[in-house]
Amino acid sequence: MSSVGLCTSLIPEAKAVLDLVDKCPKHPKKGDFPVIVIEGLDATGKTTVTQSVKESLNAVLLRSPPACISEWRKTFDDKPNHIRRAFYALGNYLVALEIAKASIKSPVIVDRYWHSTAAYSIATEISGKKQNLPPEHHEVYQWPEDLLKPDLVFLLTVSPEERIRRLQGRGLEKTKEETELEANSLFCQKVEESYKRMENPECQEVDASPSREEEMH
Ligand SMILES: Nc1ncnc2c1ncn2[C@@H]1O[C@H](COP(=O)(O)OP(=O)(O)OP(=O)(O)O)[C@@H](O)[C@H]1O
Ligand SMILES: Nc1ccn([C@H]2C[C@H](O)[C@@H](COP(=O)(O)O)O2)c(=O)n1
Repeated sequence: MSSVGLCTSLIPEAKAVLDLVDKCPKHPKKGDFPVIVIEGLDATGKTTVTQSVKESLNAVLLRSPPACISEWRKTFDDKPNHIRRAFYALGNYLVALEIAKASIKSPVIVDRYWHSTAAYSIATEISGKKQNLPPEHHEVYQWPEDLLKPDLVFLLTVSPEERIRRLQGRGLEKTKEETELEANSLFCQKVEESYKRMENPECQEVDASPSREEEMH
């Protein structure tokens, strides 16, 4: 909260985000329906899986950061890391409110939530190899006490080779080499390892390599 709060004079959008957060009831409670979060690196299949689970469970699909602040995402993505991360962290508290409301009436599926903010922050802050990450059970892997907890968190994983295929299949303007570097980078390894160290709730790892056809059976 403080990073975004301190920069309201320099970033007008920060005031708009904080105004929204101020209006939020504190500590919203989950309803009786299950809340399932899908996490994972880019192109592991989160959008595909969340859409399909939404349809099969007749669930409400939410994402973090939520639509109410997505117009300011680009602004914060261009800011220094600590400000950018504060934006995503606040976004999770806004999604918590949406989860609380929706889970009274139906199952809820969430595309990214706190674990993404934490895992990407840790991987950004820790330089060098995966072994430099804080040890297991460190406080950085713990869920914030004041944030609504989901019932289940699934971590989608695919091999670096399959992720390259999926990144390329999306046809983004990247060379093969750039895509390969991205998929194999130390950064991705650190993000994924951080996800795996998250606790209370922990991430249940799901091998998301099977093709969509195979997944149907
Ligand atoms: N099981 C699968 N087999 C093959 N291709 C898949 C599978 N699931 C998804 N894809 C394809 O891989 C690409 C990435 O999938 P998707 O957009 O669902 O990933 P994502 O995790 O939501 O990515 P991002 O976080 O970047 O939004 C898409 O082109 C999608 O069609
Ligand atoms: N709750 C969230 C959601 C996203 N992020 C960050 C992590 C990545 O830098 C990026 C990925 O988003 P996507 O491309 O899947 O829309 O956004 C986060 O920190 N916390």
